[in-house]
Amino acid sequence: MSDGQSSPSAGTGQIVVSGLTKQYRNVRAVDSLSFTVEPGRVTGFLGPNGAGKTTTLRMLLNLVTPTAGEATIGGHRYVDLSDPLGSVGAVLEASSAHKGRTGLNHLRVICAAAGLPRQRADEALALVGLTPAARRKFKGYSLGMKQRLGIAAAMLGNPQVLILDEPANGLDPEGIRWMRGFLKGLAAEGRTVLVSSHLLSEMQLLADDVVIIAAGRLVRQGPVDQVIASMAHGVQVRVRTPQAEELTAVLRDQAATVTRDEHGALLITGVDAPTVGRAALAAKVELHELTTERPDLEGVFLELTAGKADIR
Ligand SMILES: Nc1ncnc2c1ncn2[C@@H]1O[C@H](COP(=O)(O)OP(=O)(O)OP(=O)(O)O)[C@@H](O)[C@H]1O
Repeated sequence: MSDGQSSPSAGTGQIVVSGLTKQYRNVRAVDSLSFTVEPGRVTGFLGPNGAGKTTTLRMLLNLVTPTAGEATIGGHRYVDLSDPLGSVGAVLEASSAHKGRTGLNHLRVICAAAGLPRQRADEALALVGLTPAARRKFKGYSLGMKQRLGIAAAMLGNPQVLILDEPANGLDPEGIRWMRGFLKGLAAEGRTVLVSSHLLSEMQLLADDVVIIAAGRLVRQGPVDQVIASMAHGVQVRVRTPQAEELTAVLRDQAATVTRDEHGALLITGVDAPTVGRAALAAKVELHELTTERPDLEGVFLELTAGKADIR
């Protein structure tokens, strides 16, 4: 894909991973992995421990050489981008900086090294809400402030693409809420935002799309809603009753599917909770619990990655 410019830039910012493979001595960390990440959306990159997320992100950024396959950003390999800092911002681990340096000076040093105007440091600090701490020393920063500083550094070149490895790690609820708003805002500006995370409930709130991998391979990719809806069981009603057999018989007459979980609760699909409640009332069945359970990303993730060994 060409962006129409003579020197390669991140163009639209679409990320294409194609047949990407990384073989370490004994471990195939990433195995023929292919997926795409679209601009204007937040994409969650999910997988159990050791699934190959960090290795994939490092290959995207030319920090690890693939054994096979290719990853491109706006149609170009990272190594070929003419202005990598202005194309792709990345935070792969919690920010580290010279302990005695202030946050502002840390960013100014990066600006100087990268040939960026000095005021970008102030602008990037303001962007992540760190202006009040600009002149405080890095060693006094909280983990949340360090995360913000890392993001500020990634934003110095005003990149089209942002790649973050576990950005919510160690953040408090307010920090996570801030991160969510910030990343959604970047996507709304048309940027590409790729975020790996273990926090599935947070990902359900944050991500538009997900890429789920396990044992180095793609398990599922697509819009979060579609991935959740694609799972077999869909919405189910959970009921606890001392008259399980009676209720089961009544519900099966209504074409509902009824199974039991390991605690003896009935799991019912095919009818909604009001229908179950009315059927129970009519049959004089006593209910101790009646709840509607909607599949969430966590449930889908666990189902999709079940049995895929995380220690390889
Ligand atoms: N430099 C390396 N040398 C050998 N094996 C490695 C190296 N880096 C990663 N691995 C192995 O590759 C596999 C994938 O690791 P990776 O860190 O990419 O997974 P991850 O999905 O980021 O995991 P986590 O969620 O635990 O951070 C693991 O089995 C890991 O031990």
